[in-house]
Amino acid sequence: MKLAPSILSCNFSNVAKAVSQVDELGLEYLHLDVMDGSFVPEITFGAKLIKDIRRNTNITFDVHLMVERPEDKLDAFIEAGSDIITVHQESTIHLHRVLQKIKSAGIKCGVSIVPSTPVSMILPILDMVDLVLIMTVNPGYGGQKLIQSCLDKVVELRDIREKEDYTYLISVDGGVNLSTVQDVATAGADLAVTGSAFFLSEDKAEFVNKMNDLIRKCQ
Ligand SMILES: O=C(CO)[C@@H](O)[C@H](O)COP(=O)(O)O
Ligand SMILES: [Co+2]
Repeated sequence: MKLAPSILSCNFSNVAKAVSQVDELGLEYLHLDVMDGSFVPEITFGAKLIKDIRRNTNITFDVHLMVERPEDKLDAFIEAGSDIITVHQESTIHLHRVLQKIKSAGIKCGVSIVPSTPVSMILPILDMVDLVLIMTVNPGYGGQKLIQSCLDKVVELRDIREKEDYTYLISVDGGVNLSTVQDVATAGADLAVTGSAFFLSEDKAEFVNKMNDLIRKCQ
């Protein structure tokens, strides 16, 4: 299981520094939480920021769109240099069309579900996604507590992937820290987003080493 730090909890007055901290640790993924103040209460940043930081790094940009009607906003995020764009099942009635559009731009596509949405709601599109993002908190804020029962969805998604020969990665987002990372790894996630636990760590290299040690012990 790999770690994907989210810049949501970094100091927004120095985003460039946060990106280079993740880059310098040799991590493969950077998670970018886009919030529109409508699908979720908070507003974070848009495609302009993603485009600007794209110039400084080759790290995989894992863009998590928490926006209403993502179909109206996709072009800018495609153009900004996103590598993976994940949209919420709950944010659009045209989920299939949105995923098709991302794929046809040559970008990996992901689908996310909030804690109250069951896996059954995304069964019809699982054959076309590169990533499934399981929210283990209600989206909108960093620093919340992981909802354990959401990890059952990870197990469910692994079973479906094996049975149907699908290829998506399973990512877990929300409340992943030193106390919960083993539960996430044991459930079988391929990726774990870590926001506040990463950015609030004084020594980020030590934090990543500790997380990786814990992950290794349960794989
Ligand atoms: O999408 C979100 C929140 O809506 C996440 O990506 C958070 O950024 C994770 O933060 P922590 O729970 O790790 O603090
Ligand atoms: Co996120």
